[in-house]
Amino acid sequence: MSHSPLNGECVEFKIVPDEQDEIEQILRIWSDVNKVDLILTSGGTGFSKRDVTPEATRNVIEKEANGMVIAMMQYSLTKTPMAMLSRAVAGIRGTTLIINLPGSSKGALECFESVAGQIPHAIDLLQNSANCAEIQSKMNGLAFSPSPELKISSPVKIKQTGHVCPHKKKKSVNFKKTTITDNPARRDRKSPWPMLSVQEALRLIFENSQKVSSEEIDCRKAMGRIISDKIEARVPLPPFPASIKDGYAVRSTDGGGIRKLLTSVAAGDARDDIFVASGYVARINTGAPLPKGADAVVQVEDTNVISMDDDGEETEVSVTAVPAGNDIRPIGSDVSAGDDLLFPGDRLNPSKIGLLCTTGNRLIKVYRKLKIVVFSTGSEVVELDQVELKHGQIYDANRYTLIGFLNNLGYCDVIDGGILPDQPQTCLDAFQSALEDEVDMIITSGGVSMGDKDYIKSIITNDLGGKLQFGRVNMKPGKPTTFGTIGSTLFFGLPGNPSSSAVTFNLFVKPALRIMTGQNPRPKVVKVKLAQEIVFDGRPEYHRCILDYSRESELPLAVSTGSQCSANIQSMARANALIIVPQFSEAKESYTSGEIASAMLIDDF
Ligand SMILES: Nc1nc2c(c(=O)[nH]1)N[C@H]1C(S)=C(S)[C@@H](COP(=O)(O)OP(=O)(O)OC[C@H]3O[C@@H](n4cnc5c(N)ncnc54)[C@H](O)[C@@H]3O)O[C@H]1N2
Ligand code: MOO
Ligand SMILES: [Mg+2]
Repeated sequence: MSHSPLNGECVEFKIVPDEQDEIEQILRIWSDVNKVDLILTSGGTGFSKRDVTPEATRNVIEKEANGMVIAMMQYSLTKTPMAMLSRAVAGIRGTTLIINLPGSSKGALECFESVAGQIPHAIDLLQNSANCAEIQSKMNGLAFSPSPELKISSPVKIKQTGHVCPHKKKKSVNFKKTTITDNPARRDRKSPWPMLSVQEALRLIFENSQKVSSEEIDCRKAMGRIISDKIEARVPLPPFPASIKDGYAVRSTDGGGIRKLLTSVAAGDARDDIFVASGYVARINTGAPLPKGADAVVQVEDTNVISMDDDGEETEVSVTAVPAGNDIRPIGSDVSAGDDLLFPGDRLNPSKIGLLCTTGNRLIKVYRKLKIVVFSTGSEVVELDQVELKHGQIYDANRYTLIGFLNNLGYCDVIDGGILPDQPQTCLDAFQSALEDEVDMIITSGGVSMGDKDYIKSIITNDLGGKLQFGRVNMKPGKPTTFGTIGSTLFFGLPGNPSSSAVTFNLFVKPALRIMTGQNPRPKVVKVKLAQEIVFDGRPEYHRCILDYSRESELPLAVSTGSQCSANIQSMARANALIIVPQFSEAKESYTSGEIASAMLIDDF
C-alpha cells in the first residue's frame, strides 16, 4: 500500500487485459463491493481496435465527469498535439470516481497532475451528498434518492484517507467503510463477480490455503486426526518369536516321535531361561514366547498324550515332524523396529491407531485441530427450539448439516456461530468476534446472491478488509459460492439453498480443509453406470445420486435422487455421490440411461 499525492491509500493494483468485460467487472467490483473512492485506469484509451477502456468505463459509470476530461485534454494539448488522440472518459459510479488516463507514463502523469488538485474535493462532494441523501431519507421516512455517483474504473483504486473539504465546516476525514445500505433500486442489476469455472475456483482455494502447525498428542485420543510427521515403529512386531498355534514347542531336528514334557509356556510368560533340550518339548499357547532351544511349534491337533502323572499332568506326548520355523512368527516379521508406518497426511482410523499403539507410539505429531465457526444467515431462519414457525420462517438446516460434515472429519474444533439475521451490523459484529477468536475458517450459508439483503460479500470486503477470490462459480447448484481471506482466516460464503451449501461444502470447503492438514485435496471420483437419462443444464451440474452396489454390474449404478432444485433438501439427504455432468453443448446435450459417467463420493472423509 503506497501513499499517493492525494493523501490517499492505494488499496489495489491490477493489470487487466484489453477485454471490455473484464475491465467492466473490475470497475464494478471496486466501486460497488470495495467502495473505493477513486479508480484510475491507464492505457486502452487510443484509437486502436484493442483500446476499449473508455467503452468499458462508459458502460459502468452512471454520470460523466466531462470537466475532468476537458481539463486533462487542455493540459495535454499544450504538451503534444498527439493528446487529441485520447478518448479518455471520466465519470461517477456510486461514490466512486473513475478516471481514464493514457497508457504512456508521461501522458498519464500529466493528465493526472491536471486534475489531481480537484480530486479530493470531488470525492468529498460525492461522499457528503451520499450521506446527506441518506439522512434526509431517514428523516422523511422515505427511500432516499440516489446520491450523485461517480464511477471510474482503473487499474489503481484509491481510498481517500485524510482530505478536508474546503467547502464544509465539518469535514469527513476517514471515510467509514460501509455495507450495502443503498436503495435497492440502485443495486447492481448484474453480478459484478466474474463467473469462474469450478477448476479456476479450486485453484484459488488451493493457492490460498496453508498448512497449519502440528502438535503432539496421545495416539489413543487421535481418531480422525491427520499425521503431520512420519511415524516409525518403536518396537518390532512381534517383539519376541511368538507361537501362532496352541501346541508344543519342539526342536525340528528331533523329528517326529515321543517326547518328554519340559514345562508349559503361556502367553505373557516372563521366564526367559527355559531351554528345550533334545528329546523334550514345551507346551505352548498362541502368542506365547518360544523357549530357547525350540525352533518350531506342532499344533495340538497333531499330537497325542502318551503318559500322565498322578495329578493328571501330561508327562509324555507324541508329536509329528515339522520343519524349522513351523507356526512361529519371528521377531519383527510383521513390523521391524524403525519401519516407516504412517506418513504426513494420513488420517487416523481405528486400525491405524491400533498399529501405533502396538508399535509403542504413544505420543504422535498431528496437525492441530482446525478452528472453524459456522453461521447460518437469514432473517427467515430460526432455531429448532422455536416450536411454532411464524409466517415466512423456516427451521435452520444448513448450520447443522455443515457442523455435522465438519465433526465427521474428526480434525476440526467446530464453533456453532448461531443464526445471523440479514442485518449487516449483527453479521459484522459476529464475524469480528470470530476473527478475534482467531478462527482458521469462517463458513456462512446464505446472503451471497443478488438480493438487496445479501450483505455477506460486502461485509467481508468493505468492513473487514477481506479479499474475496471469487464470488460466482459456473456450476449447479452453488453459483453464488464465495471464497476469500480475511487476514489469515479463510472465508467461505456458501449459498443459502440447502443442497447448494451441502454440495459446495464437499466441492470447495473439504479441499481447503485437506490442504490445511497436509492431505491430498482431490476428491474421490469413481466411474458409475447411469440409471437414467440426464439432460445437461446450461451450467456444469453436480447431480445428487445414490450409488447402488446391489445390482449385478461391474460398476455401481448411479440413481438420481430426483428433483435437483437447489432448494430441495431431500435429494441431498439421500445422496452419497454427485454425478459430474458437463454443461450443455451442441456436441452433447444429455447422458443416456446406461451411459458411463464419473461421480464424486461425498460420504467419505
Ligand atoms: N436475481 C438472482 N437471484 C438469485 C440468483 C441469481 O443469480 N440472481 N441466484 C440464485 C441461486 S443460484 C442461489 S443458490 C440462491 C442463493 O442465495 P443466497 O446465498 O443469497 O441465499 P439466501 O437468499 O439467503 O437463501 C436462499 C434460500 O435458501 C434458504 N435458506 C437460507 N439459509 C438456510 C438455512 N440455514 N437452512 C435452510 N434454508 C435456508 C432461504 O430461505 C432461501 O429460500 O440465490 C438465488 N437467487
Ligand atoms: O446455484 Mo443455485 O445453488 O442453483 O440454487
Ligand atoms: Mg439471497
